[in-house]
Amino acid sequence: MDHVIRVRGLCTRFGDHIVHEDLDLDVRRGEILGVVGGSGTGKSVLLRQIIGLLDPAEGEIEVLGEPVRDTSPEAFRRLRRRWGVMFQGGALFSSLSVRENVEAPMREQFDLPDEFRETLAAIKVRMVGLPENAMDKRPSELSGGMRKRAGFARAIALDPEIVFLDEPTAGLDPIGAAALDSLVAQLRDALGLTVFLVTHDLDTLHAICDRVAVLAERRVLAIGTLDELRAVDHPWIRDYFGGPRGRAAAGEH
Ligand SMILES: Nc1ncnc2c1ncn2[C@@H]1O[C@H](COP(=O)(O)OP(=O)(O)OP(=O)(O)O)[C@@H](O)[C@H]1O
Repeated sequence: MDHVIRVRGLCTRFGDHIVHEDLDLDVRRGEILGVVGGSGTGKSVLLRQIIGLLDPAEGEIEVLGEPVRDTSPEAFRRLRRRWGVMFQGGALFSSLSVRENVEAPMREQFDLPDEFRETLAAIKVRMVGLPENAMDKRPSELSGGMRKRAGFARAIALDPEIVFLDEPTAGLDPIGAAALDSLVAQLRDALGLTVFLVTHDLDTLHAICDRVAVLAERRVLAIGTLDELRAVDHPWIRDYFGGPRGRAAAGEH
């Protein structure tokens, strides 16, 4: 099995607050992995550790076969080009237009002629389904759904192999959320992406996730398809998937 993310023995502490303890995780190439768990179980922290923004107390993290920790700045820079990230809320630069936001990672990583960079940015913006006239708008002039799409366009700016999404559908109405889910699935299929997706959205899990990892008890308590998880006898997992919302998302009544 080809794993693009491999985490072993991860321990995370903030003072005497232990968030992760001996956490292991494997993410398969090409899958959309949903990462769920109660509030404060360390989903966002795990994401930040995998992309090297936060150093865990202990553990090994490999992305695309390369270590994320204890590596040279140059090797890390090369590795970082191979993933894209969409933080909660899109996290766009508010003073820049959509075009400039999408161009930002290109400017940072490559020395491209302006015209070439503009063409590439226009392609990315079109790929995420934003209209042409959104290009020169600032994030504050866009709807929540459009901002997320712009954030997605920036995440795929450098043709990444992996995309990390932190609660992409949070704050969207159900129609906008479903449209964003379809976009994630379409782009995964078209670009062969692997998607690491932190979410609370049960509909997203059902609509697009190949597997789901459940964070509980300071580790990945269970990982598998939704059918596999429904068979796990653990109180949080039972309540989450078998509660009214979980059953509704599964199309049961
Ligand atoms: N920089 C930090 N310093 C101290 N504690 C932190 C820091 N970052 C996160 N934490 C703590 O780590 C825990 C996990 O945080 P994290 O944001 O990863 O949770 P989460 O699972 O993503 O939660 P939610 O679903 O509510 O977004 C929380 O208790 C949080 O307060």
